[in-house]
Amino acid sequence: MVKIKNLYKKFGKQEVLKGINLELKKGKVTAILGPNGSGKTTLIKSILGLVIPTDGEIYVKGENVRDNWSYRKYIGYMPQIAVFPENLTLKELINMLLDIRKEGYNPNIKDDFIKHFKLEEYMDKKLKNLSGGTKQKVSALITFMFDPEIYFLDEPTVGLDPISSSFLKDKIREQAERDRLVVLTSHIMSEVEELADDIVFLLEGVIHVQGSVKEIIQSSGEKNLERAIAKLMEKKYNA
Ligand SMILES: Nc1ncnc2c1ncn2[C@@H]1O[C@H](COP(=O)(O)OP(=O)(O)OP(=O)(O)O)[C@@H](O)[C@H]1O
Repeated sequence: MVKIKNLYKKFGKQEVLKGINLELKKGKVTAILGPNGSGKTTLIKSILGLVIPTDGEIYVKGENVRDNWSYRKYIGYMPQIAVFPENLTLKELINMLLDIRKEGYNPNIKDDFIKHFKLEEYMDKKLKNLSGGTKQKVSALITFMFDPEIYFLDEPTVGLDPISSSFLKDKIREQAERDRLVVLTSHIMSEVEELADDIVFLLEGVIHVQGSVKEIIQSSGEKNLERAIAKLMEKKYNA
């Protein structure tokens, strides 16, 4: 579904991605992990075309994304911090997006998210006046309601209360069962253990470890993913 070949990204003199080769398959949740600043968001943004790679190729559904915008219709992206046109109401935002993007719109999914996130009461409120958690719910709503084939979710549950977080996690898992491709980042290892099939662990711009959650825990000899990943990080920093 997504193939990355020898991807490099430099910001000025800083090399953030140093030769990433990666294939992301549908029907799975893949978590991209790594310490702060290891390049997770840069990798995701490169696939989305929001960051232009210094070198390398990215293919989405077999098409090279270079100078090609059409592949974006397959993708839903939930950024780490969503920025909305702040003077619009939630209702206006939804209508504006429906004007811009028709592909995949599923009113049942929209209604389901509005109901479970209790967003009805915010429909006539300006986006700038919403709380951080409510903005996060809006961000999830407008990602999922277009029923994309490929999801990129950058720390999707940050700021959500337990009920909303559980609902969103169920929806994320559901997408993999529906043969969608889901890529997420998170610093909450218990959540990754619950959600992800596969892990890609970035360190200093390269893929340091890759495998299923089970394989990574087993090979570390630790009892859970948090300890396994902590061990990987400690090993590297103490080397
Ligand atoms: N537009 C940019 N211009 C300059 N440097 C950037 C830019 N975007 C990212 N960087 C740098 O690239 C490095 C990787 O950042 P990135 O946001 O990809 O990390 P991350 O792994 O997602 O981190 P976190 O876990 O903190 O979200 C950081 O050192 C960051 O400062």
